[in-house]
Amino acid sequence: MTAAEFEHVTLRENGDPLTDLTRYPFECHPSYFHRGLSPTNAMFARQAVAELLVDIQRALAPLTFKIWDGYRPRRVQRTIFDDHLATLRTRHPDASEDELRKKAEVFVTDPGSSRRIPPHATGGAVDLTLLDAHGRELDMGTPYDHFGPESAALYFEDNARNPAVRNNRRILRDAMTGAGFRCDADEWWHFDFGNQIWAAHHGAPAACYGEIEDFDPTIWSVVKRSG
Ligand SMILES: C[C@@H](N)C(=O)N[C@H](C)C(=O)O
Ligand SMILES: [Zn+2]
Repeated sequence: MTAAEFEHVTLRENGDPLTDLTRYPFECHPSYFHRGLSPTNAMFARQAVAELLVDIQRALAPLTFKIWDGYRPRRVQRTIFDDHLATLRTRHPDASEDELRKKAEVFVTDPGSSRRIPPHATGGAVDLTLLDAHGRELDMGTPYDHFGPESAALYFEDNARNPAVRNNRRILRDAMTGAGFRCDADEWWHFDFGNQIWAAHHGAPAACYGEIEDFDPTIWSVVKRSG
């Protein structure tokens, strides 16, 4: 999300609740839990987001969604940012801390700013791909969270060496943006709905999803197991 400005956008929270994505007909693969960067494998998103995904998936049948991440509390955003920063520090030992933070922000929102709400902390952002009828991921040209130029949403439009990848990305992007999502320019897998970056992109007068701070999916999954 290189240089995107969105913190100025007015917020009118509409109270749409978070909903458990594992109760929907998607394949949920909580990537940050599996990589040890999140304490929980719970996966949530705003209800309207989940319902839109159901509609999109129905229209794309037999393709289905594989979801890697949805609601992400700011503390998990911090863990991911710090992890990425540490990788960059090793890769660029001569870079200043300022340069490293700028590099890191191309792919991971810096959670340190109190003015900027990380898009995933609103429950209005999802990271996902498409599976074919046999449950195999469509070839999107890079793995999830490949932090390089090839992950740019339009990379294979401009570099048409691989028309199959270009078409697969088109299918995902067109379906998501057709339903109102914003597609991230740097990350083919990241889509926003209802939050400030989405409102800035669409020129909407306000965003309807603000930060959700007091939701602890760790506690929630304990309740779910015993309930
Ligand atoms: C880290 C990556 N999966 C992601 O979600 N990036 C967005 C832009 C973010 O961190 O807000
Ligand atoms: Zn994302």
